[in-house]
Amino acid sequence: MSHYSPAPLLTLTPNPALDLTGHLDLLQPGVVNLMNAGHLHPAGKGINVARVLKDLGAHVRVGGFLGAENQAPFHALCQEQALEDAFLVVPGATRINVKLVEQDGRVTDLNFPGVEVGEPELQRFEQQLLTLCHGVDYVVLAGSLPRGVSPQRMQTWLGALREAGKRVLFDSSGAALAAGLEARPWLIKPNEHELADWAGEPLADGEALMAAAEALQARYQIEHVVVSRGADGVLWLAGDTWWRACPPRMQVVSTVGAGDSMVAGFAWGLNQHWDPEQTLRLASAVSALAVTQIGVGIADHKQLADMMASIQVARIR
Ligand SMILES: Nc1ncnc2c1ncn2[C@@H]1O[C@H](COP(=O)(O)OP(=O)(O)O)[C@@H](O)[C@H]1O
Ligand SMILES: O=P(O)(O)OC[C@H]1O[C@](O)(COP(=O)(O)O)[C@@H](O)[C@@H]1O
Repeated sequence: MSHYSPAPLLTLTPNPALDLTGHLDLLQPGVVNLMNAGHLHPAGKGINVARVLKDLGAHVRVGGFLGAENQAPFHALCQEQALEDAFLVVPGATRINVKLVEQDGRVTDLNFPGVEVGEPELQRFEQQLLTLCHGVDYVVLAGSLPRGVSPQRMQTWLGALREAGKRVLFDSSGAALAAGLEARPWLIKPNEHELADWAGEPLADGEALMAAAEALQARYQIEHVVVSRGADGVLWLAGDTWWRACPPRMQVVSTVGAGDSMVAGFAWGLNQHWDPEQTLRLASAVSALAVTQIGVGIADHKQLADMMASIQVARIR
């Protein structure tokens, strides 16, 4: 695999999180649940994407908002992983998101609202935005929005990035996704539930997902629509071509971070000008490996190469 990186990448995480992952046999609401093990680490969508990109060999700049009260682990992560740290610090504490993983691999997410970002910090972020993308072709903007950042405000960031000629990979949900679409990001990665939310109806099978993705693409003229389907793999509408990838059956430890790993794989392959098949193999392989661990990152490049070879990829239309 080539480690040549033509341009640095920027990931933006408006609403980072410390992920507190707890393992237990069976989650029972309304009673005391005893956890078998726990793990706390800095995370959030763009940060997870950045970690994977770094492991793939990229130069990565990371931005977004961190709460002053518990910022240390995020800066330490940037230092350890050699991520270029461009976070803005705001008053308050970054949220802790709780991930409860049961024996059978089911995950219950308790995602909290996050810090409150004031107008002065928002303006500072906006003033820095274009400087942050200096030399960058691909920008990842991912995750939910903290209080104080409206979907419309975030839409203006996407618009500014587009105007500046950046290709934005945008991964969000709900109102932020709906607003972001209007600014025509270059690639979006809804999972099947997020796509069904957008469509306003259940999407029962691959055909229904593909029809919804095509409707979305036609309405907003978005180049790439990546629909992730958990253990069932991924469907990718690249321009007017459909690709599908299926991972092998994995031993799941935690599915948290699978989507972010997939976005990282796409960002890397596209930034490296890889062909679509190789890009999809990589994105599927890093995300399949992500479910075998807590958190994200590539522990073993040989294992990644083996996994890439075992992904079934087909151009289906
Ligand atoms: N159990 C699994 N086995 C193998 N790959 C998986 C599994 N769960 C997720 N993945 C991979 O991770 C990708 C993203 O997962 P998904 O759950 O769809 O996204 P998100 O985390 O954004 O909800 C999937 O398209 C698939 O390639
Ligand atoms: O910003 P959001 O949408 O609240 O999501 C944040 C959560 O998503 C994660 O980035 C994981 O996302 P994926 O499982 O989709 O890859 C966690 O690390 C974090 O707690």
